[in-house]
Amino acid sequence: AECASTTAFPPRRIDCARGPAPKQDRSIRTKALVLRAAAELFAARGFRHTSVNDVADRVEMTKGAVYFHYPSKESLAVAVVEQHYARWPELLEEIREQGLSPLDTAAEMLDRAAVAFRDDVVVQAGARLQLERPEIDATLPTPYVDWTELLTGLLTAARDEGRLREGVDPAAAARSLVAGFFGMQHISDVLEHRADIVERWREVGGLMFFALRA
Ligand SMILES: CCC[C@@H]1OCC(CO)=C1C(=O)O
Repeated sequence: AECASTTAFPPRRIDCARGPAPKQDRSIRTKALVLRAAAELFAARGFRHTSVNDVADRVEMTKGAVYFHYPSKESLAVAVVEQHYARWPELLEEIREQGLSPLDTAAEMLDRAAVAFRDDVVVQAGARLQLERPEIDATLPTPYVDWTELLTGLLTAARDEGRLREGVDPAAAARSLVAGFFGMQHISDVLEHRADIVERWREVGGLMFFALRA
């Protein structure tokens, strides 16, 4: 079947069966490589001490080639932070397949997030860029609100099925979990480059969920 290409302009007719034309495929792969290199540099050195030249050197491309995909260092930062947040709905989908209770889903989400903060450079870079927001002249996603909303929904469902401790307000509990996790991952990062984050979360999250369970 014929179909319009999704990213070329003007739209080129391509055969869907063959999938995106190799050129488009290459462009998507290159864009992903550039973003990963930027995440590695932002995570290691931060926004201020990373240049587009550094990113270009890391992927052995010219600065112009990088600018073709990302017009500025700020647009790289926005893309990295957006990809940081894109991880969580993906994770939730994965966990939902386990059919856990809402409260256990919340606990599993945060346990897996701790692992992601330890192992995933895009997650690490997004967290660092959010701390450096005042230095970045771009509109970054508002931090913390997505997690707060996600956990409020799960804790409300837990309350409705009688699994949340009597008297606990789901929204307040969600804000407390976000504060607890954020502080915990920051302390782990500063003291141990997050090497001990899973153990630290087991401590902090363990106490919080002990307090939350009916
Ligand atoms: C789950 C706690 C919140 C989470 O921790 C680091 C960070 C980066 O800003 C977060 C966020 O913005 O959601």
